[in-house]
Amino acid sequence: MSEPITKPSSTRKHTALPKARILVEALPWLTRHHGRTVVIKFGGNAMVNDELKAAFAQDVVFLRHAGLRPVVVHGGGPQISAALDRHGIASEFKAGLRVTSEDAMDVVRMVLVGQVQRELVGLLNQHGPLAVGITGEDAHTITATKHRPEIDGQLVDIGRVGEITEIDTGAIEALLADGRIPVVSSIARSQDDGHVYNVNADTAAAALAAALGAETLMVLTDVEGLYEDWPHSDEVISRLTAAQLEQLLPELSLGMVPKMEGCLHAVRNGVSTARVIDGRVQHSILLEIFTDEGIGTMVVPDGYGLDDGATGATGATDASGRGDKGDAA
Ligand SMILES: Nc1ncnc2c1ncn2[C@@H]1O[C@H](COP(=O)(O)OP(=O)(O)O)[C@@H](O)[C@H]1O
Ligand SMILES: CC(=O)N[C@@H](CCC(=O)OP(=O)(O)O)C(=O)O
Repeated sequence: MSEPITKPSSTRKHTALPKARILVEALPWLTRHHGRTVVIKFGGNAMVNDELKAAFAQDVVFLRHAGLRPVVVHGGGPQISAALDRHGIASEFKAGLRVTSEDAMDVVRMVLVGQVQRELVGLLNQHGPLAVGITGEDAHTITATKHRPEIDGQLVDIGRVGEITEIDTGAIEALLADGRIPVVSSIARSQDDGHVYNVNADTAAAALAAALGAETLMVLTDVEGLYEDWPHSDEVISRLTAAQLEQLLPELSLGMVPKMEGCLHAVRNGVSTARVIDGRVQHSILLEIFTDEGIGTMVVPDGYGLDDGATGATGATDASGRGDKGDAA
């Protein structure tokens, strides 16, 4: 007996229309950004549960299939802390960076490369043979030297923490040219002493975004964006220039310091926009790009025509309606 022919009901046609509109509205943005590189930093604090991680992978693969060149740089701070705890190794942060002993360095590398990176590569590759994991050690991608931050006027030794001295984009460019999605762990090697170093993942993502000439740096974290008066208020700054951010930097604390320093570095070195968005929101990457108001904080270069304060709305408009220099090009 043959199957009856199913006709689309008028209700189904009706409910499908908004979806079609969303896709059509995204078309100009996708056309303008075709072939552009987007560096996406996935913070350890944003890797809250399996659904969120799976949605993150879907968003990244969506961008890749839409013709962009996503590069993922991942964190793993809480995961490292938990592993250090299990190994009975104490850990503390100074100037927003983990004081990393030699023993702790082994754990940092094991967790970032062997655990977090592998998991993300696995999730992305559920959608096809796309993701390839590398660390900053591979093909001299990230070279570092020992970092000694200045705290209260003194240079402080915080162990195996690296300060980036050089980025070689060769391996990442080759992967992108091959249609792959590089997934980068923020471990670096020093050419001077041969040691491996722990590099903050925000710093690594920003340096890679600048070196790759990326269009956008997107930083996914566990807050809605940069709060104006944290922790007293949860008023998110929706947009600010590099100069405005520079003024705010001394007031920032904890994990926001490397994040916002990274955003500043990126937009001062050729990246059109740097965004801090809430990774706890499912599909935050697509929402940031495609919704009218965007969902986080966007940093734009100086001289971008912002004459109306940190949350103003002049300049070219992107798919998120908040202006994006890349779209003006
Ligand atoms: N001005 C601010 N706005 C938002 N968050 C802030 C601010 N200052 C400090 N923070 C802290 O920074 C944290 C994000 O950094 P971090 O914990 O390193 O996240 P990730 O693992 O995503 O890199 C927030 O959870 C918050 O506690
Ligand atoms: C030097 C330094 O602090 N390195 C970080 C590297 C991981 C990281 O940055 O992870 P998140 O992005 O999740 O914070 C650390 O050891 O925690």
